[in-house]
Amino acid sequence: MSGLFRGRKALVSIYSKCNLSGLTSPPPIEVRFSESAGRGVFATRRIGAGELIHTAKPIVSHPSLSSLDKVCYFCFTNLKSSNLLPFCSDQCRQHSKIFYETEKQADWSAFHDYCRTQGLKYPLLVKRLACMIISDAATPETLDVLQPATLSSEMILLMEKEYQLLRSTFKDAGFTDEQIAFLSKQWYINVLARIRINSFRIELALGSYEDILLSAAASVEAEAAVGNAIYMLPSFYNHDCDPNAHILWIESVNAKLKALRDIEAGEELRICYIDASMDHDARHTILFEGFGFHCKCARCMSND
Ligand SMILES: C[S@@+](CC[C@H](N)C(=O)[O-])C[C@H]1O[C@@H](n2cnc3c(N)ncnc32)[C@H](O)[C@@H]1O
Repeated sequence: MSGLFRGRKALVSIYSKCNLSGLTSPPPIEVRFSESAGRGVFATRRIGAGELIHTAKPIVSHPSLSSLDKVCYFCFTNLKSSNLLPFCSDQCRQHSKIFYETEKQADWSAFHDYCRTQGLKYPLLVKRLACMIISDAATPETLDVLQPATLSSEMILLMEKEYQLLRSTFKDAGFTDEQIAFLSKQWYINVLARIRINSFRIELALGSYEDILLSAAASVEAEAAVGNAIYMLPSFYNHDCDPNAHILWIESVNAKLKALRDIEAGEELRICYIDASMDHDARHTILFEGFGFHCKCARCMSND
């Protein structure tokens, strides 16, 4: 059993890492072992349908390449044409100032071009995390508590080029060996293995009528996802093809976890990682190829 889950103290330390926002009291949940899916999130009291269970701020986030100039560097809120810097507010600028300055020192065009042509999004999160580590806004161990994916040797081989590009971009920008000492191939593989099964693809639910019109026009040519992000507590939610909770984003990268139906104290809270309207075989293939597991939820076990 992971050292993190030996006793009450361990749970408190998870909450303190969770960056929960907008809450005055701890959320009505706890992280503990489930019967069939490793660690999971459980209700500590009855939660009513539609209730906001908690909110969460990301540990690391990065806009998709097609959204880079259109959304806030930090929170993904749509930028106005009057914004000179890639921030929607002074608060976001202050929050990300140190790692934004680090990121800005390097020329990312070759790295971005490679990610664009190969259709890669996860290396962008590693790039952002690396900038945060260099700036002391994160540590190399930041994602260690999250479950890693099992990567095949082919996958690891494919990472070589993006890893080398990331290193050379920092080196070409004048970062010293000491500053990027953490950036070993093994560190890169470990981080990507965690990003692979724990990152969320962010699609914003839009607030204003203007936003909805703009989005309708943009979605004809761009992908719907505005970016990707990793959170602490939301990463412990297991999957169910008939979930009792869901995660949503309204106007920014800050996540809201909501109950889809009444949930009893002690019940596990589960979200759906994929499109639940697909049939049994399609769901199984996607969950196995994308997340590396055979779903054991009640709906799958009844062959629905
Ligand atoms: C995002 S993590 C969820 C938290 C994870 N259980 C942990 O201990 O950190 C996703 C992983 O949890 C496990 N998992 C989630 N939902 C599952 C399910 N319905 N059936 C079996 N395993 C599941 C799989 O190992 C999957 O790769």
